[in-house]
Amino acid sequence: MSEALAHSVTTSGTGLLASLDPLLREWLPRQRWFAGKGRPVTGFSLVAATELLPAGGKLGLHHLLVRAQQPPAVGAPAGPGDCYQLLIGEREALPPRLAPALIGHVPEGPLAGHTVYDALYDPRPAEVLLEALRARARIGGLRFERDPRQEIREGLVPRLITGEQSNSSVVYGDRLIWKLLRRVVPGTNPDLELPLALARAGCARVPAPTAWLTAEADAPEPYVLGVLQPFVQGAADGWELALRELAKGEDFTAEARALGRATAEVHTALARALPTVTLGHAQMRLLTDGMTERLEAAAQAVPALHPFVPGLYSAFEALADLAAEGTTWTAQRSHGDLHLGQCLRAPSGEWMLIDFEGEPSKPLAERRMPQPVARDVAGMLRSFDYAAHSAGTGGGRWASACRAAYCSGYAEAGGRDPRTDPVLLRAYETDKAVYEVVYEARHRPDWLPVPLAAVRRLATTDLI
Ligand SMILES: Nc1ncnc2c1ncn2[C@@H]1O[C@H](COP(=O)(O)OP(=O)(O)O)[C@@H](O)[C@H]1O
Ligand SMILES: O=P(O)(O)O[C@H]1O[C@H](CO)[C@@H](O[C@H]2O[C@H](CO)[C@@H](O)[C@H](O)[C@H]2O)[C@H](O)[C@H]1O
Repeated sequence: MSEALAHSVTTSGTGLLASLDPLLREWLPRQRWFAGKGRPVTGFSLVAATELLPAGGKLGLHHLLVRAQQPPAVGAPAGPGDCYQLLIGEREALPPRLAPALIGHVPEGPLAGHTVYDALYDPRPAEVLLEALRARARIGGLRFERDPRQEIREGLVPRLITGEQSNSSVVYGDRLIWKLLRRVVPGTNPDLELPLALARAGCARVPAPTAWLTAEADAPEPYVLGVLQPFVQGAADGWELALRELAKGEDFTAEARALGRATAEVHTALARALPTVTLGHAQMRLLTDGMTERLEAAAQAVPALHPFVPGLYSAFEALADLAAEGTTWTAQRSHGDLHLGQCLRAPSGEWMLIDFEGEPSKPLAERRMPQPVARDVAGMLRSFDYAAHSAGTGGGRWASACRAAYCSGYAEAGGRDPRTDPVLLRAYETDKAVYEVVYEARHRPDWLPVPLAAVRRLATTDLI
C-alpha cells in the first residue's frame, strides 16, 4: 500500500467494515450497479476508509472502498474480488424520505445502534462532495480535483437520478452531473481520459469534465472514483426518443443520420487527440481470438447460445481470413459501449455522446485498447435493433432504415461508410450481441430474447 493512504485504512476503518459486513452482504447484491450478480458475497476486505463527516454526530459520512469476496464466475479464474465505492451515511434514525436508501441498523461495533444508508440519496452528503470538489480538497487518500478554468457555483441543489445505471449519478441544480463510479479499478479510466482529451481537442460533442475524484490506495496507480460534468439541460436520450417515435409509428432516420454524423465527428477528434495504430495479421488474430474466447465463455455461462456457436464463430473466422490475406485496419480510441442510451439530444437538436467508460465488465487495459471504429458503429446498429424489438411487429423495417441512415450520416461527416467493410462490421456486431446475451442474462433476464434474436440472425446469414 502507498504511504499516502496508509493512514486511510485505519483500525477504525477495519472495525467499521466488520460492523457493516452482515448488512452489506445482504444489501450490495440487490443494487442495480452490483456487477457480481448470481454469486453470493462471502465477505469483504477493506481497500480504504475515509471519514468525511465525523461518526457519532447527527450525521456521519464514511467513504469506503471495499473488495467483495465471491466465488469466481463460470469459466473465470479466482481473483481477489471486485472493488466497490460506497458512500455510507450514518444517523441515529433515518427520516422517512430516506427509506429507499436504507442499508440497515448496526447491532454492534463502532456504529452500534445507528442506522446506515446509501448517502447519495441524502442532499447533505451530496453537498459535501460538491464542496470538496469546489475546494479541490485532499482528505486522506481522496483527491478532489477540478479544472481550474471551470467554477462550481454554490447552492446547487442535489438530486439522485434513479434508473438503469451501472454507476450512480447526482444532478446538481440542473447545472452539473456527478457520476460516482461503483465498481472501481486502479488506473486511467476512459470515462475521464477521453472526455478530457476531447475537450482539449475542442470537440463540443462531449461534455467537458469540470471536476473529478481519485484515490490512492492499494495499487501503484490511483483509482478514478467519479467525474463531474455540465448537465445538458432539457436533453432527451436517444433510447427514449427512439421508443417514443416507434410508438407513434414515426420515422427516425433523420435522427439516426444525425447520430451517425455526431459519432464520426467524435471519432475524428479522438483520432487527432490520441494515437492511432495499424492492425496487421498478428494484431487481428489477437482481436478475433479475443472475440472467440468471449463467445466460448458466453456459451458456458448462457446455454441458450450453444446452438449458434458455429455460425457466430464463422463471423470471426471470416475476419481472421481477410487479415491473413493481407488486409490491414486502422485502430484508434473510441467510445467502447455506444448505444442509444449514451446519446443525448440537446434542445438545440445537436447530439452529444456520454459515458466513455466502455463495457464495464471488461478489464481496463482492454477497454483502453485502440480498435477499429466499426466497434462503436456496431454498438449503435445493435441499439436500433433493440429499440425495434421493444416495439414488436413492424420494427424490423424501422431498424433497417435507421441502420442505413446512421451509416450514411457517418460517411457524410467524413468517416468511411461502415458498410464498405461488411466482414469487420459483422464480426463486431456478433461480438456485441454475444456481450449483450451475457449482460441480459446477468442483469435483465426478461430482455434475453432481444440479443438472442440477433444472435440467430447473425449465425445464419452474412448480411449486415
Ligand atoms: N452530461 C449529462 N447531461 C444530462 N444528462 C446526463 C449527462 N450525463 C449523464 N446523463 C444522464 O445520466 C444517465 C446515466 O449516465 P451514464 O454516464 O450513462 O451512467 P452509467 O455509466 O451509470 O450508465 C444517462 O442515461 C443520462 O440520462
Ligand atoms: O449504459 P451502460 O454503460 O450501463 O451499458 C450497459 O447497460 C445497457 C442497458 O442499460 C446495455 O445496453 C443494451 O440495452 C440497451 C437498451 O436498454 C440497448 O440500447 C443497447 O443497444 C444494448 O446493448 C449495455 O450493453 C451495457 O453495457
